[in-house]
Amino acid sequence: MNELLNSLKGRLIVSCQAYPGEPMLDPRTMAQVAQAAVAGGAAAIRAKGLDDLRAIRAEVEVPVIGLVKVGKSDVYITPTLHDAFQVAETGVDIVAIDGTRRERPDERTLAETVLGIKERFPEILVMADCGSLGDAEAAIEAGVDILGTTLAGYSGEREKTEGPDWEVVDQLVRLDRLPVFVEGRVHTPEQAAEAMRRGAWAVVVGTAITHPTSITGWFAKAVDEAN
Ligand SMILES: CC(=O)N[C@H](C=O)[C@@H](O)[C@H](O)[C@H](O)COP(=O)(O)O
Repeated sequence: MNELLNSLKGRLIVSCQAYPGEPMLDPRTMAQVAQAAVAGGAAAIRAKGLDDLRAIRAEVEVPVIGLVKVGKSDVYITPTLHDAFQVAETGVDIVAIDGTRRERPDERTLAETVLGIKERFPEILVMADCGSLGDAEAAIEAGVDILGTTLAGYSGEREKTEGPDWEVVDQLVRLDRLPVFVEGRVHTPEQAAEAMRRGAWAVVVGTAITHPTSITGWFAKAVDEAN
């Protein structure tokens, strides 16, 4: 097993992302958020955008999972081979790409995309952000290194569950082929622990740790409803 993957087994990964128009959308801010997450025990950081990735890479020692979110099509997480090259060039350890079976904007298949990345960056691992069991099976065939549940509930194939999509988690773990990173709507420490109990290799938490506007909204709603 790859040394980097070994270092992430049974660990928490924190996704640090701010979105267009938000006050925290700033590479220095995201690098500080990433440092704070590492201080709290994050074994790796997941982040998006080339500027954020470069800033985070310069400030943290732990592995970085990088992606870009681009375009207006349904396939927006590192959708093309060119996007993957750009992400890889920031110095990340793992490139996260759309791992669904949907048509990609550059019309390459997932397998062609993975092959292209591996040819140019043999040392880089590829995380497939999947939306379903079918996606995961295709991603394994395409030669990816990591299966993520990232797009379960976002790719049109499955309902968006309140918390993590445990059914997909169980299906991917049961395949017993590649490390499964449980990502998407893990909002509590209990859910993160549940992911590990269900056989996740690692668990990725974003919003619940690094998106103050969402977290504030959860509290504000609870307070309002108590009135
Ligand atoms: C669907 C999609 O575009 N997910 C993105 C992938 O990088 C991010 O917006 C999420 O924050 C990330 O997956 C972590 O999930 P959560 O924030 O729910 O913990």
